[in-house]
Amino acid sequence: MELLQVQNVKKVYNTRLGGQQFTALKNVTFEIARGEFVAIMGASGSGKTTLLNIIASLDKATGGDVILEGRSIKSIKDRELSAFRRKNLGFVFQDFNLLDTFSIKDNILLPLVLSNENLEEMESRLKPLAHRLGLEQLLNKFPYEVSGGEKQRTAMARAVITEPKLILADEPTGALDSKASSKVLNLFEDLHKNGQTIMMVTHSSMAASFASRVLFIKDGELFSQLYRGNDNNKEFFDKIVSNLSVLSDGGVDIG
Ligand SMILES: Nc1ncnc2c1ncn2[C@@H]1O[C@H](COP(=O)(O)OP(=O)(O)OP(=O)(O)O)[C@@H](O)[C@H]1O
Repeated sequence: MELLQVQNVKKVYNTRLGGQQFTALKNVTFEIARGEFVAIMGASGSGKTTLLNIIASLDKATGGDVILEGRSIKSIKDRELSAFRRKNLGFVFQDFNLLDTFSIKDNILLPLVLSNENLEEMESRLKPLAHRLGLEQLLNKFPYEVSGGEKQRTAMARAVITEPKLILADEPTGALDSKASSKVLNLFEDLHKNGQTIMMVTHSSMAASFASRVLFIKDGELFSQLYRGNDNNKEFFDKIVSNLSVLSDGGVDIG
């Protein structure tokens, strides 16, 4: 069974003024298998963040359903949603979303603290993860004392420490320079090689070229998709760039 099933998802926003409606997602259907690394691309306003928020159960679809490991998100009661998210999902955002008054270590451990995990277990998970993400020397620092790339690696550690079924990343390299981006993307690739399922929204063809599949969204609909196959990053990058030009031309679906 697929890990994630997105079935006929529709989202209509009611705008505050004038009672007008805006359809941000029309009828989006796709699946993500366990262990896949999927990038979502599309022009600004095409509905990427809306889709991510619905999959994250941070927003509700107007129609359709999202099913994670056989469980419909619609069936989860509002009061259980934050525990559901904590247990199943890891989040990485463009602007890191770290707590400034918490050390790097405490930021990473926060989801485990919220889940009442015992200290010993927390420490045993932290050590190898901090090593893997190159954060060992930074654990006692605060977010304002580290670089953007280090902040994002902290956010990745926080996302991974709960061993989530799915990592959702929204423009994870959007605020980073190319060197820090490469490091973060190499770490995503490393997580993927270790079996982690990842869905990443990005504007960057370079970032998307690290994924195993890219879904292209246009005007709230799935337009096409590309599988990496045996391509290396450069070959996949070139295909992504040419597919994006088809997308902006409104050309044919190249599937
Ligand atoms: N709360 C809202 N109320 C009304 N319209 C909204 C709301 N949120 C988003 N939209 C509209 O829905 C569409 C999709 O927005 P969304 O943020 O999902 O796009 P996006 O592809 O993530 O864009 P970007 O790449 O610029 O972040 C846009 O036209 C946006 O203006």
